Amino acid sequence: MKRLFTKDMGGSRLGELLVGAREWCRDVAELAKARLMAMVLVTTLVGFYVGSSRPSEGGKAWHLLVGTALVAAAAAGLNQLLERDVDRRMSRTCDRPIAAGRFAPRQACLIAVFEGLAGLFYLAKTVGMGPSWVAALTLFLYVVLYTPLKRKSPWHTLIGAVSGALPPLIGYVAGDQRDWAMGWVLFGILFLWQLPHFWAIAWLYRQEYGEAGIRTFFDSDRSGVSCGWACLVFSVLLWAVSLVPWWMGTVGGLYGPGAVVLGGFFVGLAFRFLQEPSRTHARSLFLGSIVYLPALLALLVVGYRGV
Ligand code: HEM
Ligand SMILES: CC(C)=CCC/C(C)=C/CC/C(C)=C/COP(=O)(O)OP(=O)(O)O
Repeated sequence: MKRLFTKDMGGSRLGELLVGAREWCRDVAELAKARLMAMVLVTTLVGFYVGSSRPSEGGKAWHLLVGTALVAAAAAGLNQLLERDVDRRMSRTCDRPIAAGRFAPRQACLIAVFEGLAGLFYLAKTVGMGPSWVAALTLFLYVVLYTPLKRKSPWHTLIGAVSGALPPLIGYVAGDQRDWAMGWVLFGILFLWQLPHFWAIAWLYRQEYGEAGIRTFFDSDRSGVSCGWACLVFSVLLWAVSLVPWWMGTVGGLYGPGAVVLGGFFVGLAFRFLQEPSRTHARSLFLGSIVYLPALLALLVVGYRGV
């Protein structure tokens, strides 16, 4: 089966078509930043779950996922369109479809605008005006403010973190909004989580970012100590906020002990990075962030008692 999809098909027309189709699908997924989107959709669903008394009713969750996925794909596509020259200058991003010239800017722009409008209308029609407005705000913050600001000010990260923390609220307002405190706790968790998540990468790629013209607070932090402190402070804050639902009694079960352990693990990674700011420790902090978030959200969903 695998051989069907290889390039050495010896001139078979079908083989060429299959290889082309597979590469096109890979580019479409990359244009939509599929892995990032998957996590964004998880956070949206969790927001919906805590904000809705009947989350499984009427297929609303599916409509929410489809609409949000379309808007998130539009956000990723427009971001890559606006950053194609920057993406071309970094090894991490130079093979992205627009930067590498496999998608014409005009074609990518049409696809992204279509996805954005379709997603916002779809959300408005099937889920409600509230989620559609919050999704529009997320798109606006990401594309119109965050993306251009990356080349102008290191504060871009905070704007990006607001837009990255809004998807749980898209989900939350799609429900009957029964638990505002939990909606904001989710926003807080997402906001705080993104800072060590990104700053670990920003330090790791600081030279590439600098050469590409992207500003971060740690451009000239060769020692890594400032970045280490910033990651430690925000991971401790994240730890504290993650315990609020347990303290409020909204989430029970294994959530409390689990959040203590997971938070301790994440703070431990930040502390190790501060003690010895190496590439290995920065990478572990980033990878730890990717493990921490879904694990915490899974515990939260399982232990959620509602109000
Ligand atoms: C200020 C906000 C954020 C910034 C600047 C940021 C930046 C980045 C960067 C640069 C990478 C690539 C790392 C690499 O290539 O080694 C990455 C990976 C990732 N991010 Fe974020 N991120 C942010 C927010 C988020 C949010 C809100 C989510 C989802 C809830 C998320 C989920 C992920 C995931 C799953 C990956 C790994 C998959 C991949 O490499 O595509 N990030 N992030
Ligand atoms: C519904 C909707 C619009 C969802 C999208 C949610 C959202 C804005 C998530 C992204 C968060 C973020 C700032 C990622 C970094 O992008 P980057 O451009 O800095 O990453 P890069 O360096 O890999 O390009």
